[in-house]
Amino acid sequence: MSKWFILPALHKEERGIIGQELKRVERSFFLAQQELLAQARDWANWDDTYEFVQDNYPRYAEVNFSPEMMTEMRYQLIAFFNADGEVYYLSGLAPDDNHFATCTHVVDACAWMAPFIDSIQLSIENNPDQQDFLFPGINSPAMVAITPILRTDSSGPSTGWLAKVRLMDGKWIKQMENVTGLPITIDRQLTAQATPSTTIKGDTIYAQHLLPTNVPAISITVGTQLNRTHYLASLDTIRYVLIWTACLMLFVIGFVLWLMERIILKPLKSLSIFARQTSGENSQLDSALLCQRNDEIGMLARSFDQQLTRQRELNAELLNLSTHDSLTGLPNRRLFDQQLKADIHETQALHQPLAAMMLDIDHFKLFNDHYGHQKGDECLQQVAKALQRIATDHDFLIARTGGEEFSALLPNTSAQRAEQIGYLLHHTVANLKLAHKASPVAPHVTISVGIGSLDESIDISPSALMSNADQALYSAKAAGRHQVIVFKPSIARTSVHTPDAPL
Ligand SMILES: Nc1nc2c(ncn2[C@@H]2O[C@H](COP(=O)(O)OP(=O)(O)OP(=O)(O)O)[C@@H](O)[C@H]2O)c(=O)[nH]1
Repeated sequence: MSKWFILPALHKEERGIIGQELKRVERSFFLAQQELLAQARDWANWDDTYEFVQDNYPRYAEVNFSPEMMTEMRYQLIAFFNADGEVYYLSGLAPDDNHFATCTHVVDACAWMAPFIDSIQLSIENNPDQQDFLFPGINSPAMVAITPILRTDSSGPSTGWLAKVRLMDGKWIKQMENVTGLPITIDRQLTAQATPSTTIKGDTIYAQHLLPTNVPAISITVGTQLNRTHYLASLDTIRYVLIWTACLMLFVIGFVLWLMERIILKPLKSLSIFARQTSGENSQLDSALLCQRNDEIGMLARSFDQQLTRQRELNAELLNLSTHDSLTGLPNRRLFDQQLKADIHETQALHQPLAAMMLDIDHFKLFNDHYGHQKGDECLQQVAKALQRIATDHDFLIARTGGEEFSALLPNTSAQRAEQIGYLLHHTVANLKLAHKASPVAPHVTISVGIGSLDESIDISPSALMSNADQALYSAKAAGRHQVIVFKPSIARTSVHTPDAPL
């Protein structure tokens, strides 16, 4: 992130700063040129100078020129030209040895001035309005100011030209550095050479700019530099902050993930396991933990738990409806058959006896005909209740397996004991004294009982056992009803007399 976003931004800012500083240096250069031009004008717009270039002031040179003045004013050369641009008077300090010389021609001690004079004369000739320019120089570049010579009040025709030259040497650069507070470099360069405006080398950033000279092929490069310590320190600080920010973000993300795992994912997993275990025993435990929560997951778990409880109740209700008789509440044939299979299997495995009974209300059709179907239902309920009481007391199963027919299953019960219980049931129903005026057997409701038994030594199927009980019941009916008969192989199907049915 720092490589792609922060470093380029910092570099841009750094370049902007050094660019501003370089402009400050260039403004100082410009001011220095303006100052030199002002000093040239000061001399050129002076009646003494006006008279001097017209040969009317012979002592002008004597009173105005001295090596001290040249040194103090940092003038390398002061040149006077007549109105035709020809040299009138020269005063200068030789760049090599600071030798002071005054001449009227560019010869001898003033020969070094030739390049300057040529440039000045060229400027006067070709571009008289240009009053200052930079000169690439020989050892050092120089700035040149040229101004026409006029009277002090600027009246009268120009009688010539005054030029002042100041070297931009080491001393001058030092002075500029003091003014700007910046390190400054000056160099000459062919204009054709492309120079990068800013470069970075180690802890320093450099910037430079080309300034045109009066020689089109040569420019002066002015440059400055800044220490990057501040920038590098900022960079270190940013890196430090970035690393800590990244660490903090990682910590926060980790913490949030941990919280999500604890608050959302883990409970959702538990809820999912709880949902999958709805039929298992552990579901109660899981739901208890989840239901204690006060958040949305807790609400979801409670709602799920309530639905599950309701579903279990409905299932139990459905199971009860599918395995019990709705009129009497006794187990129905489906449950009886299931229990019969299970008991036979267990009996044979444990080598125990098993007895089965079939009980049928005598002449129940006549009862219905006489008392009505509603009373018939009530009769069935009372008989069933009495039978169930005995079954509960003696721990065996009794079921309503037909309209007015009941069946009992007595595990680990011998035929003899089953017969005793058969009689008990038989008497119990008779003792209810439920009036049955239409019965030819008795004035009250009676039942016939047929018993089939399974000896431990006999391998028998459920249907065979119930068939034996049925045949015994059939025998009881045939024998006049209201009696108990235990199946014996010798029992044969006998016809049953029913008053309404033809014999
Ligand atoms: N009220 C009432 N009657 C029923 C119900 N289920 C069957 N019944 C009646 O029970 C009677 C059975 O008659 P049958 O099969 O001829 O037997 P029965 O009249 O009892 O004569 P035996 O069994 O030979 O003594 C029929 O009239 C059925 O309508 C019931 O749920 N309620």
